[in-house]
Amino acid sequence: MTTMNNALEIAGLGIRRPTGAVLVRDATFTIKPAEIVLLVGPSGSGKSTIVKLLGGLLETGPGGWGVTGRLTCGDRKLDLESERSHVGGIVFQDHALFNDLSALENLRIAADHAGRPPAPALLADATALLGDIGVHKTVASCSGGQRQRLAIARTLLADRPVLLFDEPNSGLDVRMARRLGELIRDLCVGMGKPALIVAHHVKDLLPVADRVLLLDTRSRRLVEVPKDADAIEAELMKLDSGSAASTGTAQIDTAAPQNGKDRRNPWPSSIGHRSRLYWFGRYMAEYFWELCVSPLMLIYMGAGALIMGFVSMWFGFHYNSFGGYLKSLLHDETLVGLGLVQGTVAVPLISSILFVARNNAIIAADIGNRVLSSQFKAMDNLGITARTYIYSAILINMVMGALMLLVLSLGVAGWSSMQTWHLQFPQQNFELWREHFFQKLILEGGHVTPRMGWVLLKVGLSALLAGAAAIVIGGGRKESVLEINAAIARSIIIGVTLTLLVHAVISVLTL
Ligand SMILES: Nc1ncnc2c1ncn2[C@@H]1O[C@H](COP(=O)(O)OP(=O)(O)OP(=O)(O)O)[C@@H](O)[C@H]1O
Repeated sequence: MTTMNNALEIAGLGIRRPTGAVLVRDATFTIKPAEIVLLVGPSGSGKSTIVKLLGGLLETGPGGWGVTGRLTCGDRKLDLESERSHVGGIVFQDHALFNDLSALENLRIAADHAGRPPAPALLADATALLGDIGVHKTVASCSGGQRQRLAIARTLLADRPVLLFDEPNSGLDVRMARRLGELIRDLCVGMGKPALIVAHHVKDLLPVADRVLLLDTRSRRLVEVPKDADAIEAELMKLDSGSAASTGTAQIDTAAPQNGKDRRNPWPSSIGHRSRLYWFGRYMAEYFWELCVSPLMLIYMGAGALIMGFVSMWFGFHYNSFGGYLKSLLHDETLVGLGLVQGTVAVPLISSILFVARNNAIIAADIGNRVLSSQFKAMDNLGITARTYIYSAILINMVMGALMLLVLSLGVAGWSSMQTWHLQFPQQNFELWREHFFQKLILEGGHVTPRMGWVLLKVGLSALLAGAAAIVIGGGRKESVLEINAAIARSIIIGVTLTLLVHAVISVLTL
């Protein structure tokens, strides 16, 4: 086992909510290396807030949470009023695994952002929990217990000096919760790290705890209480906790390997090391597939262009009531005009709208889910520059994809126009169509006209603005799936509106 001998010392901790109400007053406590402390208190008393603070996730400063006090951990001494803690690695209640990455990638990304490659002993400790999980398993195919162990292993690989567990036993039955408690104890003792466990249901975790701290909602202070389940329950009742009985259904797999280092465990050798550029590329590839080239997307965009090419050509030559006479008289000019409108206005607009509507829904849903399932919080806690990877990959792919699919749409719409024209004028040859249709789009010598530059600008800009709007809308606070659904609808409406505006303004100004 790896060892680390840093005690966590908190002195004079005060926390105020953004509303100004005091949550914690003048709390002072120490957690020694390898010591496990349970943090209990009524619902809403501030336990998770303390975990977030220690994990560097509390938004402090103007308009946010107010924090005072000092933190010492090894040679780190922080003034909590002005500095973020970052000493704690959090195991989130809902695991917050990155479900677009495989089980192995969840560990790799944590190890690659830990600041230094994991020491062999740390790697062995963390992956000893995973012997029964295939390295290439998807997160979705892991059992509840396997996910819990993956989340613990991922936090261990981040190698923070303090381990923080936010209600790890919620939803577990007594046997499973005891098993989890033993697992946590083995890890903390073996690694010599202090651990703070937030727990509602203290009985199951009490046997592995060294001490219990109660967040007293009357005085707003942290007080140490005896390790006696009945006394703690009585205190919580006095504080009018209203804590609910467990109704959970999750399971922790009791077959989880213990601490023994299984020589056949493939995990340690699979972790390796990759650069940040690799992870950026990983997210670029993921979003390139999702936003630019997924087959359904290509079919949908192609169908839009096909219909647009047909409609503009078919109805373009049926606009007058003078039948064939005028049609043939105005043929060449009509073809030039249709080519111009189709190539610079109609197809770029329809292609942008289809692209933005589809992708804004995906982006808002994707980001919204990451917010709701605490994935961004987990990434922040693990030191992963998630927003940089994900947001820049999305925006780059939005612009690149919009331009790529514009070219595809122009090609398909042009072909469909040509075939439609040929249906109407079977006696004419295609050379005539080509000569007139592209007259205002392509110069002699094969270069496109400067107005096509404006077309690229409006398509690229509208995709960029729409993508940014979807990120902002998806990234807002989310407390339910319904809110994600509402965000999807909002991001489609705003994205399409922005697209219409950008196209209208640039078309009017430039054509
Ligand atoms: N982002 C926020 N903005 C404002 N207030 C918040 C925010 N998050 C939590 N709170 C409030 O801060 C208080 C402490 O919340 P916290 O989640 O820390 O409680 P808790 O003790 O962990 O509760 P539980 O045991 O029910 O999970 C609660 O009253 C809660 O309503």
